[in-house]
Amino acid sequence: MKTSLQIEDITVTYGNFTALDHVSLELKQNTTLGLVGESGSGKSTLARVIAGLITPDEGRIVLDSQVLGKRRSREQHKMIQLIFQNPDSSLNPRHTIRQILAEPLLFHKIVNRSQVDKRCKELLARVQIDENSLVRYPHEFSGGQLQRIAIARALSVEPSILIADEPTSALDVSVQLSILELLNALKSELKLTMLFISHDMGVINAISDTVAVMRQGKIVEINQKEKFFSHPETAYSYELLSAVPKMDTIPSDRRFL
Ligand SMILES: Nc1ncnc2c1ncn2[C@@H]1O[C@H](COP(=O)(O)OP(=O)(O)OP(=O)(O)O)[C@@H](O)[C@H]1O
Repeated sequence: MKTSLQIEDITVTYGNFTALDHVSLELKQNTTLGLVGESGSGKSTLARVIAGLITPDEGRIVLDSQVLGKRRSREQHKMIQLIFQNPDSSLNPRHTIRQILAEPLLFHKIVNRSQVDKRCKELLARVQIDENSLVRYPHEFSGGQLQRIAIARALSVEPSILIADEPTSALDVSVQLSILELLNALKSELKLTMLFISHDMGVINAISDTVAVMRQGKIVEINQKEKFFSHPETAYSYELLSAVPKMDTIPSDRRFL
């Protein structure tokens, strides 16, 4: 199974501005890499490069031993799925949940038409959403439920790599926690490899095996999670961690640190 991803020397420029500057990272099979860094450091740009939505000026992405070229095959596209901060803007409001889940299933020929309903119900069960929801529309769900449906859609094509770009930032704290638990469970169950982007160090601590720190388009530290939180290697990482509120100011249901 293709589950390890190499990001090699990626550079992306927007006009004269260098958003990613020779970025190299490895996503190891069945692990979660947490990506942190201040706003504008290039995290979402990197997510988009990995997902094939932006072509880098330099560098390459290698999935297993296959270089992912400018034009990815359908198979290569489905291997890497992305979930975003605001599921309500990534799910078509005019489509029922059934239509939303059926589209990628049929496009990628995961199942045939006669099997679609069964598979849609299985996908909803996997993210703990009632199967009767198939006939409903996105506006009928809460933010946390919509994020679960977006996760179900991403999983529908059986990807090996899931990129989550601030997937919990728009959610209430208790809902954030339940989404993190779901993603952790899915990672184990489906042997997923994940890149998880967040500003929130508590969230990063809860979900990551390894942490990478970006600053001004460069990776400035890659470390095991425990080492990153106990002995960060750079002054910048230390600064990011120092900005986290002290334990006694954090509500008990939010104490990941
Ligand atoms: N299409 C674009 N055209 C020009 N500049 C862009 C474009 N997209 C992003 N940028 C710039 O590139 C830099 C990196 O943006 P990016 O969204 O990747 O950062 P980020 O670390 O994800 O930020 P945030 O945490 O705020 O989402 C920013 O300075 C941003 O303004």
